[in-house]
Amino acid sequence: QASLDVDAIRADFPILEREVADGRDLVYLDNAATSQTPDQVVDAIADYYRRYNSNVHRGLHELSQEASVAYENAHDKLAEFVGGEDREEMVFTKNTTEAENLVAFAWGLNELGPGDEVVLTQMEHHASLVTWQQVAEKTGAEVKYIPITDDGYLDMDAAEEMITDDTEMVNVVHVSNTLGTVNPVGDLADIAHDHDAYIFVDGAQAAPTRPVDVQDIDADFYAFSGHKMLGPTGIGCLYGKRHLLADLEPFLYGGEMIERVSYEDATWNDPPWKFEAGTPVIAQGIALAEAVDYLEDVGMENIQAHEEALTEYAYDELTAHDDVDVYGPPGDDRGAAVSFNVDGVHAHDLSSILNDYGVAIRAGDHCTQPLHDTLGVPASARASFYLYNTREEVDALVDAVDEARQLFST
Ligand SMILES: Cc1ncc(COP(=O)(O)O)c(CN[C@@H](CS)C(=O)O)c1O
Repeated sequence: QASLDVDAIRADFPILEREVADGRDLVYLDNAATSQTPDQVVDAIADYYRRYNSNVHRGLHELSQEASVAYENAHDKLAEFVGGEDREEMVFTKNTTEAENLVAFAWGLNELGPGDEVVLTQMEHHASLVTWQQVAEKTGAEVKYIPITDDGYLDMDAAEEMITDDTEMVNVVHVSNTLGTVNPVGDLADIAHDHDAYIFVDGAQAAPTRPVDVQDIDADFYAFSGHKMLGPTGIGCLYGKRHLLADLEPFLYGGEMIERVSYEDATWNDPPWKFEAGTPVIAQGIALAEAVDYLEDVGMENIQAHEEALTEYAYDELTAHDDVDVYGPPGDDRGAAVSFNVDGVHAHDLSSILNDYGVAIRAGDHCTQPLHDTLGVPASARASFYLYNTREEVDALVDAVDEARQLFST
């Protein structure tokens, strides 16, 4: 049972008091796309720029010292947030997409070749799916996809068969942004490691919404985005096991990521700085650390329980109508994304009508086009919930869907 004070939380998000669509209360249900930002995080960004803005990595003046310490400490905090040990296991990127590209190009391009296999799942986001496709094409490796079952779970029997001694990397989404499926990433890590393959877990929809422990999972790499967990855009996080980041070639080259440069060659800085070329995401890193404090004050278990209750309620209310198809596992066994279609109403039309009632959801393929092909639908509408949403907002969603139903049935 969740124990979080939604009203107190909502008071930290002025945007939630906005009116849209000619005076309608905003009902923001597009959290899988990006979350809203509490005053505490906005204030942290403003405070940095107002009080100690400076370039980092140990300039000799006080501002640089303050900014460097705050930025470096943010790495420790984000590492610990997902169960890592310290800054040497936490690289700040631009977003989850860049984290995927970093490993796929810095490791995959150098290590993969003909005969090697990368095993993904049918529910992967384009951030990993397209990236590994490209690296496989450039290296002659092969990409395989673990199928999903009819009720939206990963087919684990197929996973056991498909991950073999030819597998070099398994990339799996922890919580699907389209189906809401929560994948058994620990079991998949065991299977991958039994075949001496690495596992990269895409945690973009998991780290913001539930307790994550990368050591318990035994993930080799784990990626997530700041903007989905109350943080600013422009920062992502790549957790990597210490020894893997130490051995990994850099992804981007330039200042800060070097140790010594001559006209002939260069040597590299230690992780994570080896992977943070140029002036890094200083304000974003400091603000994301503030977002972690906010989330941990509320409690990740409380956030998960709150979301699961809202998700189950929304699932039950939507599927009470025979003309609604919700994709993915049952309402009591999923993450906080609910993708659905209403017979006779295209997802884009539905989203636009819901907007007229103040309800903000997403419509389209949610960067999972192959998954939509597998589902046999061109698009879906998606409602996604977070710690500041309420049952009344689910009611507003369901009522607006009913308005659309009426509109399209006449
Ligand atoms: C599972 C998963 N994996 C990777 C990403 C990419 O995150 P970025 O911060 O955009 O790089 C996302 C972001 N999904 C958004 C934008 S498509 C959605 O509306 O579902 C995701 O959900």
